Amino acid sequence: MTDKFPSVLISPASMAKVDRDAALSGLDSYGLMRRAGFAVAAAALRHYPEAVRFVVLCGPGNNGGDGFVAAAALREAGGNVRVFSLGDPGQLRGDAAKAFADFDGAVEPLEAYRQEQGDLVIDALFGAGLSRDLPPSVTDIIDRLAEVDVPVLAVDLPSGLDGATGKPRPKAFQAQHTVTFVARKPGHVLLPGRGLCGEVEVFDIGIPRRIVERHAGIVGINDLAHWAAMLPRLSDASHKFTRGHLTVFSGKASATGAARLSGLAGLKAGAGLVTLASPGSAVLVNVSQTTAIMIRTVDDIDSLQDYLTDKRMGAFVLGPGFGIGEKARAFALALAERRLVLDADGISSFKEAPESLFDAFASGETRLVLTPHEGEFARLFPDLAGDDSLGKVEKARAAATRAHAVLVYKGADTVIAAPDGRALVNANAPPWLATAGSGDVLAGIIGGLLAQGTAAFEAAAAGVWLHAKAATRLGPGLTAEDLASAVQPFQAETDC
Ligand SMILES: NC(=O)C1=CN([C@@H]2O[C@H](COP(=O)(O)OP(=O)(O)OC[C@H]3O[C@@H](n4cnc5c(N)ncnc54)[C@H](OP(=O)(O)O)[C@@H]3O)[C@@H](O)[C@H]2O)[C@H](O)CC1
Ligand SMILES: [K+]
Repeated sequence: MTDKFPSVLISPASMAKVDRDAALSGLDSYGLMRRAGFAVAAAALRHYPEAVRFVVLCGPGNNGGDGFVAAAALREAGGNVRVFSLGDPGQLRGDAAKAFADFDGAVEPLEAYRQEQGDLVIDALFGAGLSRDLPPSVTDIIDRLAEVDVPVLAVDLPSGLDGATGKPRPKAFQAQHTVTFVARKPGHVLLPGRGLCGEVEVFDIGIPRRIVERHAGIVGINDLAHWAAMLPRLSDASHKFTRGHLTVFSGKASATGAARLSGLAGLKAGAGLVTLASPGSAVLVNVSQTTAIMIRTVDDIDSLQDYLTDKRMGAFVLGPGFGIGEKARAFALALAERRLVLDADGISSFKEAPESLFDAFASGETRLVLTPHEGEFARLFPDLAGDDSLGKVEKARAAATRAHAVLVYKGADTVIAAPDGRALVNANAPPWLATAGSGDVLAGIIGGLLAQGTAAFEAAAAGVWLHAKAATRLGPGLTAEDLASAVQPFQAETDC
């Protein structure tokens, strides 16, 4: 097993192009299928040496072909193999037909399968070619297996899972292991797909790198390969002013904690200076609870304009605890020439007029980062949120393009997308990261990186990763205060 493309995600449609180009370049496509099937058989033997029966469920396409190769290999290895086919295997075409011809055991109809204790089910019904909802003959088996303790090893994808969107159509097998080929697909990392796949193993079946890279596109897994080289580096000449100035807007006296969490996280992420821009009525509360963070009174749009005359004020976080309404809208629009993380109430404030926000940041370099969770996303992009044909990656990409902003579409599978179509799916977040105030910390980290001059997409992607990394270091039971204090700048020596 060699995962040659650990940071890459290839959609099923792009994978079909990879296959086509591999065939055009003279590669033997049946050889690819045989290597895929052998990899499945090897994984079955490695993970389930105690299996009493290897039950291979074969579908009408090449996923089924992989299943027939695996079944033949398992028989040759002395396994007790039973094969069940969806439809008449005599109708198979191309490589799948060859694989069926090379399997010299009995094939029974899918409907005849009855699970038994000791079965390992090898699910080779549908993979990249799933094009519509599963038929009842397959959903029946999924329902039956959900009630018994029979492990499933999925070939390429658990059948029913859409490899592009990560959504079941309308159900999918619950696999313990998924063996996929060449590179992961979005469905392996997006939810709920990630949970349906179990442990994913990627096998190199011999398609040359140049062909894969031609179609790998601009969607990947969020890891350091995508941004580490773009992060700020401290040198002996660094001082607090060269490390940038982050301003976080505080809410009213009864809602100041969120902004302080953002400010502390920004400082921890490496910003040289952090100022809380606070309403006069909240200054005392803020002053009494901060030390390294500076406080400045910014009550209204005039005092904000005054503050902005200092051009060193380059990066801002607006939204955590700020309150929804006209003041948030006016402040965000006044910041249109600067780098801005708009979070929480800042996002919700534009529910009625999202275009005014998008237009303000439309020209020049991308400098707006929007960090919505699902509900906030629906406020700014109701049409995209309601379009069930789109997966989370497509939604985030379309929103980023429309908003001229980097989108951080939050969740356990946060997607970071840029207006130019680049997108990364985050996969290092532990479940205990979902806690009150966690989003405020994330906004602050991204703001801290923006303040240091990191480009918006890389700042957002690195911020999401560092946020999850800090939570992983802390372990379960963390609070947002713990999290903000635990943020560290990226360190290649310890974080890799
Ligand atoms: N390079 C690689 O990664 C390789 C992967 N391999 C394997 O090939 C499959 C993809 O094979 P493909 O034939 O394109 O697709 P599937 O086997 O997943 O399914 C296609 C057939 O299934 C029919 N279909 C689709 N959805 C349904 C449904 N809901 N109900 C019934 N039938 C369905 C579809 O019919 P159409 O009418 O839509 O044409 C096809 O008949 C990949 O996943 C890997 O496992 C290669 O083996 C090696 C190279
Ligand atoms: K499958």
